[in-house]
Amino acid sequence: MDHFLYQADELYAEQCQVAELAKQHGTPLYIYSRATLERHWHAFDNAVSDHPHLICYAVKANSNIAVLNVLARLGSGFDIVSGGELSRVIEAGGDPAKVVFSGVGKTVAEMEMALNLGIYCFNVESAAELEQLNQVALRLGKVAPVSLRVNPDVDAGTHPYISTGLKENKFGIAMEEAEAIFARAHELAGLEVKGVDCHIGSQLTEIKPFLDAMDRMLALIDRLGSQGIEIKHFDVGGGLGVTYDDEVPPQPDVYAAALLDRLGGRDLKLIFEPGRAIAANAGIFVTQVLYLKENSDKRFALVDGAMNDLIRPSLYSAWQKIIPVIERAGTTHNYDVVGPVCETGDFLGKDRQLNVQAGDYLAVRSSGAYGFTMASNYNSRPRAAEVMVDADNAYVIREREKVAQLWQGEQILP
Ligand SMILES: Cc1ncc(COP(=O)(O)O)c(C=O)c1O
Ligand SMILES: N[C@@H](CCCC[NH3+])C(=O)O
Repeated sequence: MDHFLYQADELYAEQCQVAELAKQHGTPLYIYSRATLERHWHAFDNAVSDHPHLICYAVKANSNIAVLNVLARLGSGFDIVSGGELSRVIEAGGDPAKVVFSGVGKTVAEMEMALNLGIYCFNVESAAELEQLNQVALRLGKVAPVSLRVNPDVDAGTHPYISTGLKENKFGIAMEEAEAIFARAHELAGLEVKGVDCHIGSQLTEIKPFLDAMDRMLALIDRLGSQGIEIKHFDVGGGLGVTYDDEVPPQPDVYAAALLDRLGGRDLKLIFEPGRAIAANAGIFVTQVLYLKENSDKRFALVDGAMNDLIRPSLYSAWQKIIPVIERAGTTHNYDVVGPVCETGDFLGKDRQLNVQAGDYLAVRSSGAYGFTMASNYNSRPRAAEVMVDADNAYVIREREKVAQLWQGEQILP
């Protein structure tokens, strides 16, 4: 089972089934594997089994209700960043008492909702938010459980757009200010200080930045302890990377063992917020070749999936493997795989060696995280359908959007 977390998901091995599903449900199409989701969640949970912990799956990675429900049934907690995500967790049968609420811009309405539902903890990201939360809690006659997200100022070594733990990033409270803000939280009647939180970025493929951050956070926890502020949990955030190409990120057991080792004998519950590591390689995005096109120095495979469906390649120059669902024998050519959207940046992959013809299906791998959740209706394109494969069955877990739904709620002036 070496490196199982990052290898091809079950779906990928069953290519014929993928073609059948694409025929049946149309393309573009997201397909997820329940078995892979479950295995990945257990990989985290087992990695820390003996130590008090909570796995709070980061909903932003893939918030389909069926996906959340699969994880809720395993006993997962959830990391949310909006009232919308909280509603999804509840709708999916998730336990609000296992929810942590991250994010730099929580609104009063979102605070009220989370307090009324009794979430596990608010990960507070600024002094101003702390004061606001205190006010809201007092008004509702509640005490808000809080942890402060502290920015440890470490370089996660990942893409600048998904790096969050540097001083210049908008996230968290500066380490220099942390003690004073903890002291303030400690004295506010509407708050109860529970924990310390950090999250330094996403798609980390080395363990060192996690450990550097941990050392700084543990030193802070020790200082707070000596000031009489007892910290009960340490939320280490998410960010563990996956294999898109040839990266070999640490496995959850190696990652967890390293963190537990650093923890020493401290009596701290650990909270993990993995998103990508659970969902990315549990899903693929299937698209059909509409046309082949050639100009003097480029070949294009024009496909029916586009940046509005899967934006990672356009937004971060992210590389995701693209494979024909059914291989053809013969010569391959160098293609840019591009969608119908009117943007030069609309591509799923560049310079891919493929042997394809119009009508062929292509699978973009590792698309289970930050795929559908980042989709939009740009160019008035309806969003793709989502299907979950569960043993021998495949369930449509979200219907393809209909064109007529695209203007629902919009009105012409009288
Ligand atoms: C606060 C927080 N927690 C968890 C995650 C999940 O990250 P990942 O999908 O990299 O595990 C993110 C996203 O980067 C985040 O901002
Ligand atoms: N959306 C990003 C990850 C963002 C992580 C959220 N803090 C990606 O696709 O890689």
